[in-house]
This record gives sequence, structure tokens and C-alpha cells, in this order.
Amino acid sequence: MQNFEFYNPTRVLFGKGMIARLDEQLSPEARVLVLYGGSSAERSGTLNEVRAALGNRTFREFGGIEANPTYETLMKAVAMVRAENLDFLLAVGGGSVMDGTKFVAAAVPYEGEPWDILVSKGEAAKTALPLGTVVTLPATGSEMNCLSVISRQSTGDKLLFSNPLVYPRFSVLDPMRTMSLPMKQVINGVVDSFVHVMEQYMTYPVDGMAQDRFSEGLLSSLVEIGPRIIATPDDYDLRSNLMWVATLALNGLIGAGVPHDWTTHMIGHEITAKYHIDHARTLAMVFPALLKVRRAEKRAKLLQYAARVWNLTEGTEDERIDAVIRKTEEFFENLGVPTRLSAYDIGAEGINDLVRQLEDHGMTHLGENGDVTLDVSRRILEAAA
Ligand SMILES: NC(=O)c1ccc[n+]([C@@H]2O[C@H](COP(=O)([O-])OP(=O)(O)OC[C@H]3O[C@@H](n4cnc5c(N)ncnc54)[C@H](O)[C@@H]3O)[C@@H](O)[C@H]2O)c1
Repeated sequence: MQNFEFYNPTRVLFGKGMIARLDEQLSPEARVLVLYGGSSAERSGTLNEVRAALGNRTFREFGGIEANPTYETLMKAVAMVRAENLDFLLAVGGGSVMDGTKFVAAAVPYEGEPWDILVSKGEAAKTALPLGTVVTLPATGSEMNCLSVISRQSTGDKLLFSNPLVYPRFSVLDPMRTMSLPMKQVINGVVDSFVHVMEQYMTYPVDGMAQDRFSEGLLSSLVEIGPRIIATPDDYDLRSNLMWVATLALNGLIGAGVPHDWTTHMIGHEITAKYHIDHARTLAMVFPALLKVRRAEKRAKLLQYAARVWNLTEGTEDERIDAVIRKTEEFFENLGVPTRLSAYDIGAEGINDLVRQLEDHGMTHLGENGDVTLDVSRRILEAAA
């Protein structure tokens, strides 16, 4: 196992009715900005539940944070916090609102141009406002990590930053609040979580016994949850399981002491930046293609994944690897998530543009060994064509 430091300060309040517990998480003097996305938070009653829990505290609201949150919109929230002297940020939404809130938290006290926080990958932020979250979409794990991904409309950039200052102080996970999601978003959550686990698992063995078996447990859970949640969307237990799996998939636990390969996310971000395709759907295209191109480097873990998650133990090693890549593709396709660029009319010219974007963003040495060069990324995109 590799050396690691594990730190996660986020308190999780999980279950039905937990939004009421916001009251005890916030000081009576807190001056709160509630940040949310579209009209669903209002329509589903989540915002009303939050307002009731805030009681007599001073609070303001900032709506309209878009999917794939933009710097342009978030800077309006920064101005509002500064003008009204607010001192606590409460995100009510999915990954986009939570990520956007993290950026606002770091940008408010930042003295220079806040985009520098992203350009520096988070290093430039030396202080941040405290924040909490009320999760409405299980997918990103943003509720229990210190990552944030922000887009800039004017330049077409989508960049990620990380800084321990933006760990949420607390996150409320009430599975009932996910019942209003369109099934497409629920399934996006299954796929996003699946790929998050894979990016911390599908590398090379370092004898991280607990990490591997945690990961395999999460993957097996998602394989079970996916089709069942389509068949019985109102099942509270399934919603609960998806919500907790999504959080555990990216809260640092399974990734401690093991190598990572975030190639799929980095290429996926470029696809979203250019084509505005849902984050999870970009991952479903890139990940199986990555397995095909990187099967030699990932051979031992592919065989382990085949045996432990899909029970594939018959045939030669190469046959088992072929079979498990096919199973992974079929898993996404059977959930209604395409695994080909052609499903979105992205052709050879699009691939050229995406490789150029990767170069512009310095994504020239991705992967667990830093050997996913632009040429390898091109081959991955071509394998997904
Ligand atoms: N911070 C991280 O660790 C991390 C990890 C992966 C991805 N991301 C980023 O997160 C973003 C994607 O977040 P996401 O997948 O959670 O989706 P999202 O937050 O973009 O939400 C998708 C859509 O669902 C709607 N929605 C949310 N909750 C709803 C509900 N309960 N009922 C009805 N509609 C609802 C939103 O309004 C939005 O239109 C991307 O920008 C991605 O890059 C962040």
C-alpha cells in the first residue's frame, strides 16, 4: 500500500426529515446565503423545508446556478455575499450547486482575480467562508470532498480545483429529496459514481486489500441498484443506497493509499466544455474505451474486477478481459446511457478539437503512471468513436 494522509471533516446527517437538523448545525447569528440551481428545488419543496429549518436567522437566496456551474454566474453570488456581509454558504442541490458554492466560498475573501483559484488548481486560496450542503442529486460526492469543477463561458474552459478549506462543514442527505429527479439524472448518478470508484480502483495492484474490497462492494452495489431503481423508482431503500454509495465513492476513503487514474474525468470535462453533454454521459463514452486502450497496463486489476464484480472466472485471461469490458459497456447501455461518441454526432473533427483542448489545459500526462499522452488520449477517443 502507498503512504497516505486521510482527512475528512464533513459531518453527514443522513435520512428522512434530516433537513430540520440544519438548525443545530448553524449558529443563531449566522448570516446565510442559500444557493440553489433551477426551479426544481422550489417545486419539490426542498427549499421550503430549508427555509423552515433556518428559522429566524438572517438569510438570503441565490438561485439560477446552472448545470456545469459557470464562473460568470457564481461571481454574481460572490458580489452578493460581499455586499450583504453574509458569512455562511448553504448549497441546496446537486454537484453543480455544491461545486459552485465551494468556488464562491473561496472567491469571496480572495483579493485577486478569483479565476486564479482554478488556474492554480486551488493552491491560491488561503482562506474560505464555511459552507454546508443539502444534497438533492446523488452522484458527485461533492458533499463530502474538497473538489470543485467550474466552467467559464467566455473561454469554454472547465477546470477543477481542490482545497481542504472547502470541505463542507456538514452535509444533509435525505433520500426523499431525490424523488423528484428525472430518471435520466438518477441514472447519471449511478454512472458517475461507478466511474468515480473505477478511477481509484482500475489501475495496478498495491495490495490495498480493504480499499479494493470497499471499491468492489460499491461497484457491485451500483450494478444491482441501476436496473432496480429504473424498475422501482419510488423505493426509499434503493434511493438511500444510491445516495450513500455515491458519497462513499468520492469522499477519499477508497482512494487512500492506492494509485488513481482520472483520465476519464479529464477527457470527459473537455467533452462537456465543448458539447455541453451531461458529465456522467461523457464518462460512459470514455471509460470503456480507456479500458480497451489501456488493457495491458490494467491487466491485473481487470482480471480482479472481472472475477470479483462480474463473477467471470472461465476462459483465458484475454477472454475474461474482453468479456468484462463488454459487461461494463452493456451495463451503461442497458441503463440507457450511450457509450459511443457517434451517439452525440461527435466525429473525427471533434476528436481533433478535444485533443487540442486537452493540450491547452496541460492534460498531456494523465493516468496512474503519467503516460497517457495526447496520443494515447486520441486513441481512447478514437476507440469510443
Ligand atoms: N466535486 C466533485 O467531486 C465532482 C465530481 C464529479 C463531478 N462534478 C461536477 O458536478 C457537476 C454535475 O453534478 P450532478 O451530476 O450532481 O448534476 P447537477 O447538479 O448538474 O444537476 C443536474 C440537473 O438536475 C437538476 N436537479 C438536481 N436535483 C434535483 C431534484 N432533486 N429534482 C429535480 N431536478 C434536480 C438540476 O437542477 C440540474 O438541472 C458537473 O459540473 C461535474 O463536473 C463534481
